[in-house]
Amino acid sequence: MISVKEAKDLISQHITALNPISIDLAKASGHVLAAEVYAKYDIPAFSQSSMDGYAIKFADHEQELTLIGEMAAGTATTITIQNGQTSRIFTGAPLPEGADTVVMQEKITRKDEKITLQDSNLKLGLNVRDKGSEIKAGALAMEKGNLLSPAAIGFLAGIGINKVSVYPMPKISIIVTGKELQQPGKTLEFGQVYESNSYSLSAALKYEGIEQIVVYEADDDLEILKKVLETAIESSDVVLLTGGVSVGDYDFVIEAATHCGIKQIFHKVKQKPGKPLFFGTKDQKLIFGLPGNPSSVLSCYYNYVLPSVKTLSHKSNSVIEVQAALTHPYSKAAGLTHFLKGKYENGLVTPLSAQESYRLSSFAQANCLICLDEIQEQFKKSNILTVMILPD
Ligand SMILES: Nc1nc2c(c(=O)[nH]1)N[C@H]1C(S)=C(S)[C@@H](COP(=O)(O)OP(=O)(O)OC[C@H]3O[C@@H](n4cnc5c(N)ncnc54)[C@H](O)[C@@H]3O)O[C@H]1N2
Ligand code: MOO
Repeated sequence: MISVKEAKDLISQHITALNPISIDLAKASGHVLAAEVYAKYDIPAFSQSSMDGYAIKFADHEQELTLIGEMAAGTATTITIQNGQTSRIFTGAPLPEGADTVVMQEKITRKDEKITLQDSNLKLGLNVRDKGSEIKAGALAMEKGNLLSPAAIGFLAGIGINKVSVYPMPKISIIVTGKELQQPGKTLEFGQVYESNSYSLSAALKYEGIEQIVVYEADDDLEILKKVLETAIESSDVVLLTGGVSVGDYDFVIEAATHCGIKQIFHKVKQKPGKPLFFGTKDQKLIFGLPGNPSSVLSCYYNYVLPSVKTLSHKSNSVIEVQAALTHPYSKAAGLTHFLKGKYENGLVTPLSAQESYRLSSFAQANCLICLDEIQEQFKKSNILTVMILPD
């Protein structure tokens, strides 16, 4: 059996980011840019008023001006002002030819078509957004590797970009195995358990912005599992199996994986929960055999699957590790790294009750996983431990 660190290192040695694709900007939120974006145009594309008011020649500001027309936002035509003239102008409208300054409408007096200015702070260019002041045509608008946040998407749209090259989100198949599984909402017959693993995994993946998720159910039957696994590998970048990865007579994941040409990278990790974890690859595709217990599934997801999925999309891991002081003593046997469901607050961490891997009630309350060293047995109050903060 390998250690948690060895398992993580082996996984990262087998992952590279997916090939970039070109997508509509409107669908690019949450993706990482795979190529620099350059501005095609000067933005603003014309000198623009930032206020509702009057466009003037600054040199005329001390004299009475004659109103000769209007420039509204979106106007397709322009006008020209001569010395001693002004034009009505509105926020976002192009400056008329000849104007260089805008006076707010609150700072003038108007009598019919005659305008006098009362703005003691007026200066040349006031209330004008210069052409190209946001960005100049040909300038670098965004570096590659940038995460497309809502603001980044808005900025690119605002400079006229409608397609971007990004690292795609992986396509993911989830295969839940087990003939005991029943869908939530249906009546449980004797021996059945509600199927929850596809729910927790899909929810966690959707939370990361991954939308292409297909869920398959496979009975505890080798032939069925082989077929489902083959289909899943063909249509996805990552396959997550749950259950059937241990040593029972109906645990067929390892055999099905071999049949499908999956190269086993490791099986079994010195950890609790999630000891029978399997990881393999086929070409560039990643196959995780997650132990069936619901809590093992999620613990392995945050430790191994999530960082992998992030790397595929060229993103950094969203599970952050911090150091925290234990609020209660805790003991365990030596030999396995333990991941305890915990509550972290202000540098202190408390293990929750109900740590067994068949239970999710504590996970549902937890905001972190507490990492307990493989060898150490006794953990005293105030011991400083590594804590994985789970995404909100
Ligand atoms: N003799 C041994 N037995 C077991 C060992 C071992 O080392 N020697 N390891 C135990 C550990 S640890 C784990 S974890 C489990 C993992 O077993 P499998 O991956 O083969 O999982 P299953 O047996 O199929 O299921 C385990 C458990 O989880 C429930 N389950 C499965 N799928 C779902 C689902 N989609 N939703 C909800 N619950 C699910 C299933 O009913 C079982 O109760 O093996 C131990 N045994
Ligand atoms: O490792 Mo298992 O996941 O303890 O129940």
